[in-house]
Amino acid sequence: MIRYLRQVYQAWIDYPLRAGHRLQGRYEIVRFLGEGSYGLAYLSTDRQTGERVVVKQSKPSKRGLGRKLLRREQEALLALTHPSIPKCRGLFEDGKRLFLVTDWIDGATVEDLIFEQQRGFSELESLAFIARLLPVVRFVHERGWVHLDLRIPNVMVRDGTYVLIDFGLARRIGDTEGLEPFSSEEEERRRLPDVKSDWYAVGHFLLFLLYSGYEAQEGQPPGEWHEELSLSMATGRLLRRLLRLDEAYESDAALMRDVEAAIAALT
Ligand SMILES: Nc1ncnc2c1ncn2[C@@H]1O[C@H](COP(=O)(O)OP(=O)(O)OP(=O)(O)O)[C@@H](O)[C@H]1O
Repeated sequence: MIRYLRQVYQAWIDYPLRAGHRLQGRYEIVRFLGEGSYGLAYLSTDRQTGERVVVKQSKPSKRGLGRKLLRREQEALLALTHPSIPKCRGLFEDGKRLFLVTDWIDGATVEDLIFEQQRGFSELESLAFIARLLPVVRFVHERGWVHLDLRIPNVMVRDGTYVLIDFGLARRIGDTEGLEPFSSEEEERRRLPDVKSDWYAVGHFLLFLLYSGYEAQEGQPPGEWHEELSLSMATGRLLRRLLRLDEAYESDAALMRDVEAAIAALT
């Protein structure tokens, strides 16, 4: 009963703000974009400039942790000025709530492209996508940060350019402050604040792209990716290293070399 009441209470306090609500007398909510584990995101109009922006609110039910992550996201975005990363436009309190304002990316996530628009990427297109995404990831790493949530809902395509969003879990490389012990090896591979975690995520990202162009034969039993996808040797090798089935990459240069070799093998 207590658990049920807690859930009802959380849903109530985390209920999204309505369209038309104005924050700080400046940001007018156009629509609720969605919620993550720790925050709520709204498409809003900045009444001072007339521009569309995204306003992210830490979930009230997540209390201090939600606020801490939003502040960290701001810190990451301020350190990462890049055309393929939304700019931070400010952080403010309204009532007892904390809000982060960023650029709005008027585009589609890779998740939308694959699952809603049914876009299928060939092997070559998948590799070309990764080749363009990796320099943005390298930039994040060179500035001393790791994204730690490189997934298809967090990469957007806008006018043919790729934009990396949602730095809500980003950390400085090596910053383990407040990290709970990992519950599995898989979680450690994804969440350890090390550049290798982002490369591991890139491996899964590449798998999603490759599977978007895959159609199982009728009656075919489900298998492993290397059984189902017919890939060139070079792409298979790249994937095995990204997914740490073979020796993990030690440098961005070695990874990029293998992506280029896999592209060259197909062209
Ligand atoms: N800068 C942005 N421009 C356009 N859409 C955005 C932007 N930031 C977030 N969104 C969209 O808002 C929604 C909510 O995003 P948010 O980052 O809060 O959570 P999430 O990615 O769904 O989950 P989590 O934070 O748990 O990974 C998503 O659909 C996301 O695509």
